[in-house]
Amino acid sequence: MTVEAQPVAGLPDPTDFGFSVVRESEIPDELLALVARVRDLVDTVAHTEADPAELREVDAALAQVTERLAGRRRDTGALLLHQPAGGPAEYGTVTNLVAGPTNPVAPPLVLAHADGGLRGEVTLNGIYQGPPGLVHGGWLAALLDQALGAAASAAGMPGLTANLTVDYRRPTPLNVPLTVTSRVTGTERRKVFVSAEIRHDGEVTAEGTAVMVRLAIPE
Ligand SMILES: CCCCCCCCCC(=O)SCCNC(=O)CCNC(=O)[C@H](O)C(C)(C)COP(=O)(O)OP(=O)(O)OC[C@H]1O[C@@H](n2cnc3c(N)ncnc32)[C@H](O)[C@@H]1OP(=O)(O)O
Repeated sequence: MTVEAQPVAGLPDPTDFGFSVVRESEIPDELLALVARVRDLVDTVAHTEADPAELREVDAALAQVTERLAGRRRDTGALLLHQPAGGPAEYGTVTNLVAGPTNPVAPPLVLAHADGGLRGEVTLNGIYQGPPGLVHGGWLAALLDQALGAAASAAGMPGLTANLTVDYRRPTPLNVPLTVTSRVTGTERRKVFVSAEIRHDGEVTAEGTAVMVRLAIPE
């Protein structure tokens, strides 16, 4: 396979296609604090053994809070613009399941340029559990998919995952820092070949490869 990663000179402006775009700096700290609070709440609710009367009260209180916030709702497809210094603009969805800053279910995974690809750290709590004490395999696939897609995007070649292959090498524990790495390994016409790993204590617990198919941009 030949590596001929040629960043696209100019990607189209998503607003021309009807998407709303949010800059990272436009997300208020207060919303990020609320997201962190709800993330804690999800973990707490998942594990609570509170008695039914207390649960009814909390449920009613949360119903009020939900109604209070529901009045002003962002478009589900809103894009987040990340503009790394010296690199191409990168777009992801604001509520991306793995990396969206406003999604309380997202761990979140924050990836930065490193060693010709991307690298980030993430810790997954009990809500990402599959087997006892271990991360759910579907979530590991989601982390890898995100890292793989982000690697293509960071190289100026955003696309959709056409094919994803995951190998689970070792059990991946909850509640410990995991390192996620990814990179482009080759291109062929619209196909971008990418690979990624998840490590705990330096040991690979899961690895994946994908074929990302670059967006077919209308002329
Ligand atoms: C910073 C932001 C980072 C954001 C990261 C996001 C990460 C998350 C990424 C995702 O999860 S994306 C969501 C899951 N994926 C999808 O929903 C994709 C669904 N599939 C499709 O929409 C289409 O099948 C697809 C766009 C992938 C391809 O359709 P096209 O009609 O545009 O392409 P076409 O079928 O002409 O194929 C183009 C090339 O890709 C190849 N290809 C297509 N499907 C393939 C496949 N499954 N496996 C391998 N190669 C494939 C195809 O053979 C061909 O190769 P050649 O150039 O060599 O002829």
